[in-house]
Amino acid sequence: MKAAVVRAFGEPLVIEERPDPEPGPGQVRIRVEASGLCHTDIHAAHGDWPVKPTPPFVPGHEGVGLVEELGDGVTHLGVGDRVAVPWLGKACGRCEHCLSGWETLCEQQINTGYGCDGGYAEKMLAWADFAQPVPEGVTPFDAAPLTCAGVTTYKALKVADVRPAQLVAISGVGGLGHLALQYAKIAGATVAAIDVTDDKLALARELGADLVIDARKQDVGKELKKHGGAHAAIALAVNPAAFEAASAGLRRGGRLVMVALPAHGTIQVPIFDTVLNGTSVIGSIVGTRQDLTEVFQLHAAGRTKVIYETRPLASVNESIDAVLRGDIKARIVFDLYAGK
Ligand SMILES: NC(=O)c1ccc[n+]([C@@H]2O[C@H](COP(=O)([O-])OP(=O)(O)OC[C@H]3O[C@@H](n4cnc5c(N)ncnc54)[C@H](O)[C@@H]3O)[C@@H](O)[C@H]2O)c1
Ligand SMILES: [Zn+2]
Ligand SMILES: [Zn+2]
Repeated sequence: MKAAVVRAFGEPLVIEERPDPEPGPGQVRIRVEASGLCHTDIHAAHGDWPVKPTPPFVPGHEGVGLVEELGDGVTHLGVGDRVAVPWLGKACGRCEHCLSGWETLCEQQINTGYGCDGGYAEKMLAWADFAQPVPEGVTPFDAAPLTCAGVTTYKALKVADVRPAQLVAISGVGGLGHLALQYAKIAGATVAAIDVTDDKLALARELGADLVIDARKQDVGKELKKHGGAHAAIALAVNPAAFEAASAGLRRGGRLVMVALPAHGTIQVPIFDTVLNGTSVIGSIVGTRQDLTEVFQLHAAGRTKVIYETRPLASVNESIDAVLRGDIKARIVFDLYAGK
């Protein structure tokens, strides 16, 4: 099988021929059909974060494909089932977080494409209990971005506790943001979308944003305050200044939900204003298996639209550059059958 491999941080990925991986107990092997490029994969390949993966590794946590071999003990999946393999590759199932519905906080978790090989490959392994069945009517190319961009922003909107008639700011209308905007609309909110490229601002309008703010030309905080301030701001842009800008636009009692993970940066939380205004800052990391089930259900019911362009895996390095330039449709999805 072919796989795109990070051999050293910051170096171009290398397309390698590798033997098919053998599923261990509780695992399945998947023939990958589609695999999304999340900005997290770029952070992984650059070694951006304090806890680093160990090269060589195969990134990718939006892999979707068909089960082709079952490891010992796997009974609830069958050969030919379509599944998606999210960032939460495995959690312990026994700790206080797992037992209280917060498996995303499990300290024993293994992350796909980071702590084990991921979806930038023709074949991959997954722990069967965390391989999410993809319902009928959801194509592999739609399912791929939903597997991280979708579930992460769906969860962030839950964490933000968004209610109808509230104003929600979506900062960054990329892979995550274009879905966040739709979940905010589904929740009944008025949506302000913020970005710095013309294409993304146009996309935000197409997807039904009520207010579109160009952070290159407009003061984000002031624009949001003109509308009373945001009840919640979801920070999805890979830029600490964008976090501060969105935070400046919160109304009293408002919540800043931090989701993007720029390599460096801190934001200032002024004590006096935070206390007087009763604002909060909350981190949100991906979503649970149940969140992903709900994301797929919404999509199967025709309530969300995934915007993507497909490319062959061989284009992985150009594709990463295009994401960094902001020069893509909302998501790139690798087509693992391209050229077959
Ligand atoms: N917390 C989590 O669970 C989680 C999950 C997935 C991804 N992430 C992180 O979220 C971030 C976004 O991922 P993505 O795949 O959507 O990236 P992306 O590159 O597709 O989207 C980022 C968007 O932000 C816009 N942007 C850049 N500067 C801006 C600014 N100053 N103001 C407003 N918008 C601006 C870009 O134009 C782009 O549209 C990454 O850091 C990724 O690692 C976090
Ligand atoms: Zn991701
Ligand atoms: Zn656990």
